[in-house]
Amino acid sequence: MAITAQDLVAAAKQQISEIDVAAARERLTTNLILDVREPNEFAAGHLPGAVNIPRGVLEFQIGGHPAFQGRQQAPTVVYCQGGGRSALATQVLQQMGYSATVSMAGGFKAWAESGLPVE
Ligand SMILES: O=S(=O)([O-])[S-]
Repeated sequence: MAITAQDLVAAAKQQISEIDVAAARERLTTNLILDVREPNEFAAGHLPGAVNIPRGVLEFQIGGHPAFQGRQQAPTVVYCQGGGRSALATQVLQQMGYSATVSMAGGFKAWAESGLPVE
């Protein structure tokens, strides 16, 4: 039987760490903040200081991105719109050696709904 996107996300969440928006806010100035949404979503509003690398090109671009060069061990908060894409992205990043990477549960939607700052 084929598995669904929800199955993939649930499996990824078994293998990664998730933090809530309050914990993400505490990390805002000390961690790398990675937005894996599409450029149009990023342009419409994002976490302060976030870097945008869409999930579709993440594996190919992260190594060459200035924010991540030589910083594979840097604590990084990954987010998307609702927490699904970021869970999958975090799983892949961990496989690629970005070991201090966590996913923000609820994504940008939860962040904005909490009244936290947006750029
Ligand atoms: O961004 S998402 O969680 O809707 S895939």
